[in-house]
Amino acid sequence: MLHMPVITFGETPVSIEDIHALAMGRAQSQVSDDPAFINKISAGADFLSGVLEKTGVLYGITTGYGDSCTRGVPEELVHELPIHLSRFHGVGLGKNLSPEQSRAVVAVRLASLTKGMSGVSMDLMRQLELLLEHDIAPVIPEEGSVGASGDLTPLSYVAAVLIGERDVFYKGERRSTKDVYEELNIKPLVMRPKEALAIMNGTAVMTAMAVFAFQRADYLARLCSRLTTLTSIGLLGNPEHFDEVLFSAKPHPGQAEIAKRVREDLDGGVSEEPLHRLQDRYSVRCAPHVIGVLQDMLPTFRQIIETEINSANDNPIIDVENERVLHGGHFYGGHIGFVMDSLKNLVANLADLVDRQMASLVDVKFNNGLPSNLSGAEGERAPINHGLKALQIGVSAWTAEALKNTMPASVFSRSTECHNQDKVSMGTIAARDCLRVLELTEQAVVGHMLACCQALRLRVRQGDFSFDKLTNEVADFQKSLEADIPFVNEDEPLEDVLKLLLNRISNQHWSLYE
Ligand SMILES: N[C@@H](Cc1ccc(O)cc1)C(=O)O
Repeated sequence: MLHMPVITFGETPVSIEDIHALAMGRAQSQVSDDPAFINKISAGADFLSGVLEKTGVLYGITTGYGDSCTRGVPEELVHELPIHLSRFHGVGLGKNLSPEQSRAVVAVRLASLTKGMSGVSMDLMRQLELLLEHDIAPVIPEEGSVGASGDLTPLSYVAAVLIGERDVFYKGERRSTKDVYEELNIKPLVMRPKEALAIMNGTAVMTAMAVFAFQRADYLARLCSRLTTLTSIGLLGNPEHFDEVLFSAKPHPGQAEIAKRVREDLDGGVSEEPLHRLQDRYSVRCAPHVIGVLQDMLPTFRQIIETEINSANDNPIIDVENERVLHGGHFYGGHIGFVMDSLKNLVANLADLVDRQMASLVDVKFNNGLPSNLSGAEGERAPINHGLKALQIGVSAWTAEALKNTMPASVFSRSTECHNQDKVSMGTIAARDCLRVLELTEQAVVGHMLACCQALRLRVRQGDFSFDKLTNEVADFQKSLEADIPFVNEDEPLEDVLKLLLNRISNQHWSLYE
């Protein structure tokens, strides 16, 4: 706890890594207490109060919300309006976000509000800070957002928790916010007139999901590079496919980076036997061209996700300096929607890649002398043992489901809310799909990982290849796999091994190309 990095909101832009570390409990947070920052925030809140006093009319403060903006709200009811916004949006369904995802949502919303263009008070910022400090995670159902009036419904669960309503995850349990506040002596926030809108009218839920998706995809690109190495070794493939000059001829930087990873991995680990095939199948030969597309897009995706995190994605936006209230549509999650739709497509291609690599390894028609289904059983035990047959079928199923989930969400805009929201982003659905595709792809990857590990063991046993030919990095990786994965000899259920490997992926257990 003492040595955890501290992320200060309100001073410098926050990164994907900052939000991820906070969400995973690997960093602490604080809101800046720099007087200049406090003045900026207070100036916004004061400015809004001033406009209200002067004109008596402000969208979402003295009017209904969205299409109901033509309806005036009498002065004596103005203070109740934000509570109503949070309450009537309490219609979320589906699974709940994990506590980690919920923390990321709170952190992302906090980052956005620090721009000082949403007119919220320091009290609200401090209340969000308290949630992070005490690890109080609002229970947020993940369905019910069209991703363009912001994530109104899921974010209403954050607003509700700030004012002491609904439920939270606290110390591993789901509890009522009220109880937890009482226990910790936290006072519920009294929302100022625009504050529910400022919390809810934004893209924090899809953006928080995008943070996780980005991290997982980046790690999968590394893992798939390493597994391409193991596949090439397992098949006694041709290392020339990753040649430096070859890749300088078509110099997409991400693609070249993947080729470099595999090339350096293979250095010294190459069979001296004559090549059994001049050109390997595409799932090996073109692996840099598959993984490389993702690698090339990651910097663009990062830039978009981090711009969104550090933006005022709210409405209305206040321009204190010029004393204007600007009505717009910054809650529209089109950028995150596109990133998530694109990322899920690139990730599903990794599932397909490893599925094909595994298919080559298990099949005696393609694997250049390895046993059928990579079974380690020999002699009279061979006929009843089936090796990785079922696992390969599983990998096919996970891959098929990942590919099926790549349908873009953003093209399914629906006109809603009495045609006020007549074009919406569906970015939150895209983000949910992307996380599901990642989950399925990680499953396909652990299946293939098991196959690669087994293939290398079999090559050593057959005397086709010796361990000391591997580079240190690859040898350490293989050793670490061998510590987790039993040699597949007599048929045994492998489910627990797969789960262990999935867990390793989610903790980014192996350091890869860092
Ligand atoms: N996002 C809308 C506000 C809104 C809020 C709640 C709703 O239910 C509908 C619309 C806007 O800023 O224009």
